[in-house]
Amino acid sequence: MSTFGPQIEVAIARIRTEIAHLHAELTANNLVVWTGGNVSGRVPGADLFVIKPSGVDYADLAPENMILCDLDGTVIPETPGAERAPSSDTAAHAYVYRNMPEVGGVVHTHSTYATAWAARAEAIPCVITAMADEFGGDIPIGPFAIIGDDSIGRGIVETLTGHRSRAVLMQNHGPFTIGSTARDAVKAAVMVEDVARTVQFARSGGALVPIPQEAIDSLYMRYQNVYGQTPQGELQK
Ligand SMILES: O=C(CO)[C@@H](O)[C@H](O)COP(=O)(O)O
Repeated sequence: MSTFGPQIEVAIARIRTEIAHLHAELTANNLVVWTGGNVSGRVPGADLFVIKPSGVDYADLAPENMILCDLDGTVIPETPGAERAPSSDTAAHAYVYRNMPEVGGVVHTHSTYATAWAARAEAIPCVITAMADEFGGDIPIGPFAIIGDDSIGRGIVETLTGHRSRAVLMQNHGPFTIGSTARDAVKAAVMVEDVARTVQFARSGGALVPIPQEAIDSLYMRYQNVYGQTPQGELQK
């Protein structure tokens, strides 16, 4: 049994519980079918993250079968869950954690509307205030990338570095979201599907009306700094 010292072991246990429970948000919000999609979370204070096992039913996900990995995406042997293969997107998540130190959580789904925009390789234009609030502008398209190595991770990092959006629509694949925590990344996954659906619906009824850049900037700053109870959302760089 691996040991990282008492403080890190406590952090690992907390992230295992958080990541197992956050997967329930993907099903509750209808963002995934069957075993598709995944959530991961960085372990604070260590070069480690926790991710789900590949192809396991959501109902069976539990803290003890979440998988602990280093930032190269290698499973830490002799830890709970290590006997199973980790998510097929582990290398992608690992690449994001290595290259975006401000990121504490990564989420991937094939949610219907966001994936439909990805299938058209079309960025979602910022035409509703909820998008300006949450994403600070358009939601960009990332490159087509093969599943299984770090190609997807490279596409996510290239697209989102220096971008306000915490969501990228990987071409022909679907949304990947990042956050300061795993919960924050799950929130972005819920929000990207919501705005993808609304903007799709709006366009079916007529021409979309863009929001002026000055108004987008103002909405984003208000939501990120004033909305709610504490500052939230924007990644601290
Ligand atoms: O996008 C893909 C494969 O197309 C994967 O992300 C699956 O949606 C979930 O795979 P596991 O996390 O269960 O390996």
